[in-house]
Order: sequence, then structure tokens, then C-alpha cells
Amino acid sequence: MEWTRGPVLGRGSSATVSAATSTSGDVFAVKSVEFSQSESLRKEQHFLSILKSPHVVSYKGCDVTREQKNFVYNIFIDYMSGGSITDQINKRNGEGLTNSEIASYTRQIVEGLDYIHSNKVVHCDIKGGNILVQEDGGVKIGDFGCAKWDDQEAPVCGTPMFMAPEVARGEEQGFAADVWALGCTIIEMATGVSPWPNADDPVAILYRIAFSEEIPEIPNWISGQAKDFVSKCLTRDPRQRWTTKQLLDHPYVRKIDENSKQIACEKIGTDSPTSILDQDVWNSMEESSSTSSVGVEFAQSDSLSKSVRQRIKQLADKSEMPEWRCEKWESEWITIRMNGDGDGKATSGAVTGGGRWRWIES
Ligand SMILES: Nc1ncnc2c1ncn2[C@@H]1O[C@H](COP(=O)(O)OP(=O)(O)OP(=O)(O)O)[C@@H](O)[C@H]1O
Repeated sequence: MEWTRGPVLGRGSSATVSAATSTSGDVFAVKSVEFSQSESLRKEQHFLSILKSPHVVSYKGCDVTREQKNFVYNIFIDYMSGGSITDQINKRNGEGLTNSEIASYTRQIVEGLDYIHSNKVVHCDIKGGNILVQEDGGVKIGDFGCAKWDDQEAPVCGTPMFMAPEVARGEEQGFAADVWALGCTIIEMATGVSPWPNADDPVAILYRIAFSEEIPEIPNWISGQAKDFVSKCLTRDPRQRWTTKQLLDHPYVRKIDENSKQIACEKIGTDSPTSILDQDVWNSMEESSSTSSVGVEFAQSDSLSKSVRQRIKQLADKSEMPEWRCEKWESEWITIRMNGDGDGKATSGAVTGGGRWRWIES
């Protein structure tokens, strides 16, 4: 498959995610890292190639490319136009999401988690930054770089603020740890900030999570049902904590229907194209790019939705993404030819740890 790398959509601690388009006109996201540091991305490829659910980001293939003398490992996944839930919060200047959005997203995350757990996989890094949002208000679980099989012995992995007590103590990281992290994610969605205060001192927080009797503060402005749901996730004893199956039957999410999905949709923008994969959207972007002189001014093409324009403009405005400028559009896109048949497996190269946080026992 021949494909072209587009603008950067986001950067995590271990990888860079860019938009990409294939010669057949498909638009997707490509997550890339230098091959020598691709251990966590290759693990993600392994799990994504197995998991297929409307609430797990879809995997489309992988390859290794040579870019500026480096070997780069790439995996191809769904393009999620809303970015992550954390991106949504940042877009609103750190304000939390609405109650209807939180309820709708929570229902979908639990469905995704229930599917993952029923396939014996533990995600190990559930948080707003790893839940990706679509224009229609749908959300999918992404970033499986920490994932493991339920019965697999693996070093603890994840994000300190979202770690369950048993994980912070280095005892175990099973399905129940994902449920705790879901509780923390609901607090993040409601408050717009970390579930624990003083997020700049993760060691102190980890100690508190591990050895105190505390749980993160549940916001008092969410509904009684929502509070009860969060308390079931944030039960300190993993054996007493609710499972995803139990949570799916909790009244807070049981009655979520298309109405609430619709409300979530309104926030992101309802004038979207049927699909971001519509080639017209990209054609419009290319047309408009050639008319821009400074920064980004997209043509008011009917086929390029307001929400997509906003998302792309927002990306272009971000200071951490200096390499994307529309006036240099042509030269910034790199066309890449993949060796093999599109599902090539990277089997050689030095393997070192990625940039992800790990718990190392002394
Ligand atoms: N499929 C996608 N479509 C659109 N944007 C995406 C997609 N996947 C990731 N992003 C953006 O890229 C950012 C980084 O992605 P991701 O969390 O997968 O990287 P990472 O290096 O594994 O992160 P972490 O720091 O959690 O290890 C996300 O927060 C989001 O803004």
C-alpha cells in the first residue's frame, strides 16, 4: 500500500500520531515511532489486530518505513476527528464535559472495556487521553501500548494518577484496575482535571493511593446515580470493585440511548460529513491549502464540515506542532511505499523500552 503522511494529530510519551491518506483515497491515522523504540507500539499492534469492537479503535495494518535515514514503525488505525477526551477538555479551556456527554461516553467505555475483558485482555492505561472521540459522539478505546493478557506476568504499566491501590502497591494489575481507572476517568471528564490534586508529584500521589484509605474526590455536582456508579469503580478492594458486566447493568448507564449520544454529538458539531474518510474532505483541505498565505484559512467548501475545519485549524494552531504549515502543504506530506502486502510484521531490530511510565521494583 502506498500512503502519504499528513499533519500531526497528537503526540504521546511514546509515539506521534499523524493523519494519513492512501492512494485509494482512504483517510486514516498513523501512529509512528522509531523502530528501535517500538516495543510498546508493536505490543499495541498485537492487541489491536485481535480486538474488533465498535468501542475499540480499529486496526488497519502496519509497516516499517525509512524516513530521514531512520527506520520508523507505523501502525494504521481509525482517524478519530475529535481527538481524545482530554483534547476535548483542553479545547474547552479545561472545563469538564456536560453530564449527558459524561453518561454517554461512560456507557461506551464500559461496553468497550467489557469486550476487552471478555477477550482476557487488560488495557492497563485507561484515562481521558486514551479515549478517542468521533464526530457523531461515539468514543473508542485506544492506546494499547500497556495492555497485557490477564494471566500474563508483566511489569506494572500506566499513568500514576489513574492507578488502582493494588497496582500502586505493585501487587497485581488485572481487570479491576481498568475499572478503577474508569472511575478516575469519569472524574477527569466531570472536573477537567486530574482525579487527584497535586498532579505534579506522582510519587506522593502513588504513596497515597497505595497506602491510605482515600479515594479521589467525587464531584458533588454530578447526579446521585453517577456518584454511585463512580463509587462502585473506586472501591479500594479489587475483589469488592464492580466488574464491567455489573457496571453495564447500573442504572446510570443502563438507560443511555440514542438521545444522549445525540447530545454528545451536538458539542462536537453536527454538520459533519458522513465520514471523515470522504475523499472530498481531503480534496477541500488541499484546495484551501493552496490559497492560504499565512497560517491556515480553509476555504468555506460545503464538503468540508465546520467541525473538521475547526479540528484541523486547532491542530495547526498548536505550538507543539510547528512542522505543519499550510503554505508548505505539498512539501510537508511524505509519500511512503510499504514493502510487502500491508500486514507486514516487523521482526528485526534492537528493542528498547518506550517512554511510557513503568513501575520498577527495587
Ligand atoms: N486515531 C486517532 N485519531 C486522531 N487523533 C489521535 C488518534 N490516536 C491518537 N490521537 C491523538 O494523538 C495523541 C497521542 O496518542 P496516543 O495516546 O495513542 O500516544 P501514546 O504515545 O501511546 O500516548 P501515551 O502518552 O499515553 O503513551 C492522543 O492524545 C490524540 O490527541
